[in-house]
Amino acid sequence: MSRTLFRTRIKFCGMTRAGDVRLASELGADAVGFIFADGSPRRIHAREARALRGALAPLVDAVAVFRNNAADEVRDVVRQVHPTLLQFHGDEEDAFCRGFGVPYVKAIGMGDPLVEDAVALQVRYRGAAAFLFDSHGGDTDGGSGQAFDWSRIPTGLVKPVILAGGIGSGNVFDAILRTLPWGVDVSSGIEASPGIKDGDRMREFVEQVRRADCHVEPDIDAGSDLAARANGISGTSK
Ligand SMILES: O=C(O)c1ccccc1N[C@@H]1O[C@H](COP(=O)(O)O)[C@@H](O)[C@H]1O
Repeated sequence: MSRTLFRTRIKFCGMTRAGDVRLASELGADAVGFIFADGSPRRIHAREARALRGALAPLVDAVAVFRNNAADEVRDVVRQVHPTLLQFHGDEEDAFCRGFGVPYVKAIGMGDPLVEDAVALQVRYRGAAAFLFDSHGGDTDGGSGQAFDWSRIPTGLVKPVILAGGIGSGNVFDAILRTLPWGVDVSSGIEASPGIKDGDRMREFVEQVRRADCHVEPDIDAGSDLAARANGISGTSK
Protein backbone atom coordinates (compact mmCIF):
# COMPACT_ATOMS: atom_id res chain seq x y z
CA MET A 1 0.00 0.00 0.00
CA SER A 2 1.42 3.41 -0.86
CA ARG A 3 1.53 6.26 1.63
CA THR A 4 0.05 9.61 0.88
CA LEU A 5 0.04 11.03 4.40
CA PHE A 6 2.91 13.29 5.25
CA ARG A 7 2.81 13.21 9.03
CA THR A 8 0.94 11.04 11.51
CA ARG A 9 -0.71 13.18 14.18
CA ILE A 10 -0.02 12.28 17.81
CA LYS A 11 -2.36 12.58 20.77
CA PHE A 12 -1.12 11.93 24.30
CA CYS A 13 -4.12 11.20 26.49
CA GLY A 14 -4.92 11.07 30.19
CA MET A 15 -2.86 14.07 31.32
CA THR A 16 -3.00 14.94 35.01
CA ARG A 17 0.19 16.98 35.52
CA ALA A 18 1.22 20.35 34.06
CA GLY A 19 4.81 19.18 33.53
CA ASP A 20 3.61 16.29 31.35
CA VAL A 21 1.44 18.65 29.31
CA ARG A 22 4.39 20.99 28.74
CA LEU A 23 6.71 18.12 27.80
CA ALA A 24 4.13 16.66 25.39
CA SER A 25 3.99 20.05 23.64
CA GLU A 26 7.78 20.29 23.46
CA LEU A 27 8.15 16.76 22.09
CA GLY A 28 5.80 17.62 19.24
CA ALA A 29 2.47 16.08 20.27
CA ASP A 30 -0.39 17.55 18.25
CA ALA A 31 -2.94 17.12 21.02
CA VAL A 32 -3.27 16.16 24.65
CA GLY A 33 -6.35 14.61 26.21
CA PHE A 34 -8.07 15.19 29.52
CA ILE A 35 -10.30 12.39 30.80
CA PHE A 36 -13.69 13.18 32.35
CA ALA A 37 -15.02 9.60 32.20
CA ASP A 38 -16.34 8.25 35.49
CA GLY A 39 -14.36 5.30 36.80
CA SER A 40 -11.14 6.16 34.95
CA PRO A 41 -8.00 6.34 37.10
CA ARG A 42 -7.07 9.38 34.95
CA ARG A 43 -10.29 11.26 35.57
CA ILE A 44 -9.85 14.91 36.44
CA HIS A 45 -12.30 17.72 37.13
CA ALA A 46 -13.00 20.70 34.91
CA ARG A 47 -11.14 23.16 37.13
CA GLU A 48 -8.01 20.92 37.10
CA ALA A 49 -8.20 20.56 33.32
CA ARG A 50 -8.55 24.32 33.02
CA ALA A 51 -5.27 24.74 34.90
CA LEU A 52 -3.55 22.05 32.80
CA ARG A 53 -4.75 23.68 29.61
CA GLY A 54 -2.81 26.75 30.67
CA ALA A 55 0.40 24.66 30.42
CA LEU A 56 -0.30 23.80 26.80
CA ALA A 57 1.88 25.47 24.16
CA PRO A 58 0.25 27.32 21.25
CA LEU A 59 -0.84 25.20 18.26
CA VAL A 60 -1.42 22.10 20.41
CA ASP A 61 -5.02 20.91 20.76
CA ALA A 62 -6.82 20.13 24.01
CA VAL A 63 -9.20 17.16 23.74
CA ALA A 64 -11.88 16.49 26.36
CA VAL A 65 -12.70 12.78 26.66
CA PHE A 66 -16.13 11.64 27.87
CA ARG A 67 -17.91 8.33 28.36
CA ASN A 68 -21.66 8.65 28.83
CA ASN A 69 -21.29 11.87 30.85
CA ALA A 70 -24.38 14.00 31.36
CA ALA A 71 -24.88 16.90 28.94
CA ASP A 72 -24.53 19.42 31.81
CA GLU A 73 -21.12 18.03 32.66
CA VAL A 74 -19.94 18.24 29.05
CA ARG A 75 -21.23 21.83 28.88
CA ASP A 76 -19.38 22.72 32.08
CA VAL A 77 -16.11 21.32 30.69
CA VAL A 78 -16.61 23.21 27.42
CA ARG A 79 -17.23 26.44 29.34
CA GLN A 80 -14.28 26.08 31.71
CA VAL A 81 -11.64 24.30 29.62
CA HIS A 82 -12.38 25.49 26.04
CA PRO A 83 -11.32 22.18 24.44
CA THR A 84 -10.60 22.20 20.71
CA LEU A 85 -12.16 18.75 20.29
CA LEU A 86 -14.52 16.50 22.22
CA GLN A 87 -14.00 12.72 22.23
CA PHE A 88 -16.97 10.49 23.05
CA HIS A 89 -16.08 7.00 24.21
CA GLY A 90 -19.52 5.73 25.26
CA ASP A 91 -22.95 5.15 23.73
CA GLU A 92 -23.49 8.79 22.76
CA GLU A 93 -25.31 9.36 19.47
CA ASP A 94 -24.57 12.03 16.88
CA ALA A 95 -27.24 14.50 18.02
CA PHE A 96 -25.80 14.49 21.56
CA CYS A 97 -22.17 14.77 20.38
CA ARG A 98 -22.99 17.68 18.06
CA GLY A 99 -24.86 19.58 20.74
CA PHE A 100 -21.94 21.46 22.30
CA GLY A 101 -20.69 23.59 19.40
CA VAL A 102 -17.26 21.90 19.40
CA PRO A 103 -16.04 19.39 16.75
CA TYR A 104 -16.15 15.83 17.99
CA VAL A 105 -14.37 12.50 17.54
CA LYS A 106 -16.41 9.31 17.99
CA ALA A 107 -14.58 6.40 19.58
CA ILE A 108 -15.63 3.01 18.22
CA GLY A 109 -15.15 0.03 20.53
CA MET A 110 -13.41 -2.84 18.81
CA GLY A 111 -14.01 -5.05 21.87
CA ASP A 112 -17.49 -5.42 20.46
CA PRO A 113 -17.53 -8.41 18.08
CA LEU A 114 -19.98 -6.64 15.72
CA VAL A 115 -18.54 -3.42 14.36
CA GLU A 116 -20.54 -1.43 11.82
CA ASP A 117 -19.09 -0.93 8.37
CA ALA A 118 -17.78 2.40 7.08
CA VAL A 119 -21.03 3.48 5.45
CA ALA A 120 -23.12 2.74 8.54
CA LEU A 121 -20.67 4.55 10.84
CA GLN A 122 -20.58 7.62 8.63
CA VAL A 123 -24.36 7.76 8.42
CA ARG A 124 -24.84 7.19 12.14
CA TYR A 125 -22.21 9.76 13.20
CA ARG A 126 -22.57 12.16 10.31
CA GLY A 127 -21.30 15.11 12.37
CA ALA A 128 -18.09 13.40 13.51
CA ALA A 129 -14.81 15.09 12.59
CA ALA A 130 -12.99 11.74 12.86
CA PHE A 131 -13.37 8.17 14.07
CA LEU A 132 -11.14 6.72 16.77
CA PHE A 133 -10.78 2.95 17.06
CA ASP A 134 -9.95 1.62 20.53
CA SER A 135 -10.18 -1.77 22.27
CA HIS A 136 -13.11 -0.94 24.55
CA GLY A 137 -16.36 -2.89 24.45
CA GLY A 138 -17.20 -6.30 25.85
CA ASP A 139 -15.21 -6.57 29.07
CA THR A 140 -12.61 -4.00 28.08
CA ASP A 141 -12.56 -0.33 29.16
CA GLY A 142 -11.14 2.68 27.33
CA GLY A 143 -7.55 3.38 28.33
CA SER A 144 -6.95 -0.31 29.06
CA GLY A 145 -3.57 -0.58 27.33
CA GLN A 146 -4.87 -3.49 25.27
CA ALA A 147 -4.50 -3.69 21.52
CA PHE A 148 -7.08 -5.10 19.11
CA ASP A 149 -6.80 -6.73 15.70
CA TRP A 150 -6.09 -3.74 13.45
CA SER A 151 -7.29 -5.61 10.36
CA ARG A 152 -10.85 -5.22 11.73
CA ILE A 153 -10.91 -1.44 11.23
CA PRO A 154 -13.63 -0.83 8.63
CA THR A 155 -12.25 0.05 5.23
CA GLY A 156 -13.55 2.86 3.05
CA LEU A 157 -13.90 5.54 5.75
CA VAL A 158 -13.72 9.01 4.27
CA LYS A 159 -13.26 10.72 7.62
CA PRO A 160 -9.88 10.63 9.34
CA VAL A 161 -9.06 7.53 11.40
CA ILE A 162 -7.28 7.74 14.74
CA LEU A 163 -5.78 4.51 16.04
CA ALA A 164 -5.78 3.85 19.80
CA GLY A 165 -5.62 0.93 22.20
CA GLY A 166 -2.45 -0.61 23.54
CA ILE A 167 -0.09 1.39 21.37
CA GLY A 168 3.41 2.15 22.63
CA SER A 169 6.88 2.77 21.29
CA GLY A 170 7.27 -1.00 20.71
CA ASN A 171 4.39 -1.34 18.24
CA VAL A 172 3.50 2.13 16.93
CA PHE A 173 5.86 1.81 13.93
CA ASP A 174 4.07 -1.38 12.76
CA ALA A 175 0.68 0.05 13.66
CA ILE A 176 1.22 3.07 11.41
CA LEU A 177 2.57 1.10 8.47
CA ARG A 178 -0.29 -1.41 8.69
CA THR A 179 -3.18 1.01 9.16
CA LEU A 180 -1.93 4.36 7.79
CA PRO A 181 -4.01 6.33 10.30
CA TRP A 182 -4.48 10.08 10.37
CA GLY A 183 -3.33 9.98 13.97
CA VAL A 184 -2.39 7.76 16.89
CA ASP A 185 -3.62 8.14 20.44
CA VAL A 186 -1.85 6.71 23.48
CA SER A 187 -2.44 6.75 27.19
CA SER A 188 -1.11 3.67 29.06
CA GLY A 189 1.85 3.18 26.70
CA ILE A 190 3.56 6.41 27.81
CA GLU A 191 2.90 6.03 31.54
CA ALA A 192 4.79 5.06 34.67
CA SER A 193 1.39 4.56 36.36
CA PRO A 194 -2.16 5.67 35.44
CA GLY A 195 -2.14 9.43 34.80
CA ILE A 196 1.59 9.77 35.50
CA LYS A 197 3.42 10.08 32.21
CA ASP A 198 6.99 8.92 31.68
CA GLY A 199 9.14 11.44 29.75
CA ASP A 200 11.37 8.80 28.16
CA ARG A 201 8.39 6.79 26.95
CA MET A 202 6.80 9.90 25.50
CA ARG A 203 9.99 10.78 23.64
CA GLU A 204 10.51 7.19 22.35
CA PHE A 205 6.92 7.12 21.15
CA VAL A 206 7.36 10.34 19.14
CA GLU A 207 10.64 9.01 17.68
CA GLN A 208 8.94 5.81 16.49
CA VAL A 209 6.08 7.76 14.88
CA ARG A 210 8.60 9.96 13.05
CA ARG A 211 10.51 6.83 11.97
CA ALA A 212 7.32 5.38 10.50
CA ASP A 213 6.56 8.66 8.73
CA CYS A 214 9.99 8.61 7.07
CA HIS A 215 9.82 4.93 6.18
CA VAL A 216 9.80 4.06 2.50
CA GLU A 217 8.84 0.50 1.57
CA PRO A 218 11.61 -1.05 -0.53
CA ASP A 219 10.62 -1.31 -4.18
CA ILE A 220 10.90 -5.06 -4.81
CA ASP A 221 11.15 -4.62 -8.62
CA ALA A 222 13.89 -2.01 -8.24
CA GLY A 223 15.71 -4.38 -5.87
CA SER A 224 15.70 -7.25 -8.36
CA ASP A 225 16.67 -4.81 -11.10
CA LEU A 226 19.76 -3.79 -9.14
CA ALA A 227 20.61 -7.41 -8.37
CA ALA A 228 20.27 -8.30 -12.05
CA ARG A 229 22.56 -5.44 -13.03
CA ALA A 230 25.12 -6.47 -10.43
CA ASN A 231 25.09 -9.93 -12.01
CA GLY A 232 25.61 -8.44 -15.47
CA ILE A 233 22.06 -9.28 -16.62
CA SER A 234 20.08 -6.41 -18.11
CA GLY A 235 17.16 -5.55 -15.85
CA THR A 236 13.60 -4.65 -16.72
CA SER A 237 13.04 -1.03 -17.67
CA LYS A 238 9.96 0.93 -16.66
O1 LIG B 1 -7.62 6.66 29.48
C1 LIG B 1 -8.65 6.38 30.10
O2 LIG B 1 -8.63 6.13 31.31
C2 LIG B 1 -9.97 6.34 29.38
C3 LIG B 1 -11.13 6.11 30.10
C4 LIG B 1 -12.34 6.09 29.47
C5 LIG B 1 -12.43 6.29 28.11
C6 LIG B 1 -11.28 6.50 27.37
C7 LIG B 1 -10.04 6.52 27.98
N1 LIG B 1 -8.88 6.71 27.27
C8 LIG B 1 -8.75 6.53 25.88
O3 LIG B 1 -8.29 5.21 25.63
C9 LIG B 1 -7.50 5.20 24.46
C10 LIG B 1 -6.08 4.67 24.63
O4 LIG B 1 -5.84 3.98 25.73
P1 LIG B 1 -4.51 3.11 25.96
O5 LIG B 1 -3.39 3.76 25.20
O6 LIG B 1 -4.82 1.74 25.49
O7 LIG B 1 -4.31 3.21 27.42
C11 LIG B 1 -7.38 6.63 24.02
O8 LIG B 1 -8.33 6.86 23.02
C12 LIG B 1 -7.71 7.41 25.24
O9 LIG B 1 -8.26 8.65 24.87
